[in-house]
Amino acid sequence: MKVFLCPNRTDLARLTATLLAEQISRKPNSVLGLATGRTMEAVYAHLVQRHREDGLDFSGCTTFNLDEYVGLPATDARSYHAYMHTHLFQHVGIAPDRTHLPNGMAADLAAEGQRYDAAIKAAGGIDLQLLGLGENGHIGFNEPLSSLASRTRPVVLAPETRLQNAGLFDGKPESVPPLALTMGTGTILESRRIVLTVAGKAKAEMLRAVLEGPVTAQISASALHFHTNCLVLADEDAASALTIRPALDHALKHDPELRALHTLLT
Ligand SMILES: N[C@@H]1[C@@H](O)[C@H](O)[C@@H](COP(=O)(O)O)O[C@@H]1O
Repeated sequence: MKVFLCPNRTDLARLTATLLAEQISRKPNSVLGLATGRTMEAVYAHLVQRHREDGLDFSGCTTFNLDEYVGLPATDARSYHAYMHTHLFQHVGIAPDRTHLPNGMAADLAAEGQRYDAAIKAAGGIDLQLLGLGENGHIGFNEPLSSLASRTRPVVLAPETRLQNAGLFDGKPESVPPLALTMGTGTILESRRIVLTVAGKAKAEMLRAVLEGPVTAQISASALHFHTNCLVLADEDAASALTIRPALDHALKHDPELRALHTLLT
């Protein structure tokens, strides 16, 4: 795992978008794993800008999102289908049949999870998976105690997740659906490359636990230590509780990959 710190949230979003844009330019038929949440809104805004201004071409890409609420149809503005349409898909000319999210309206949710994993496999696997971090350490909606080998499946959302996401509903945690479908931690770990993007003070203690604590099923993101090509990008607020800061600064001086990221920022 490599860690790169950005001075602020704006640079963090810009750098995350640059890494996705580079992936698409290098391999126009990339399979991208996409995430939702407030952190990603600015990332998608940068990608839309690059599509408009630099002709970044999404038409050959295939996308798979991490998760979706159970019981919200794609037409519901609070669904992740709607989020992706609003923030990215409608702006970048990607054919709807190339974009995939789990179907939270499926009659058989377990079967929908298996179908989703099979579809990822049939597409050749995910080249680059974008991840955000939940305040309880989840990736996707892999809540505490999710198996680190889990597959795409229905899950019960933790109370703190419903609280964290209440703002995207009517402010009340009980308005957030109790169930979701999520790519499993095991599914996520099969991606060829992973970028975890973390912003804000509210994530600082959890980022410290992820980077400096043990690998544990209580914190799904800690499983990323098992991945051989995982980059963690964080802003200064999210990095404010790290005690390994001197080691990170040392790595930044000497690691060619991290130095290259630094030049992308300037
Ligand atoms: N299911 C998503 C996660 O995939 C995402 O990482 C998290 C972070 O959200 P935010 O960026 O709003 O903090 O939000 C939701 O819970």
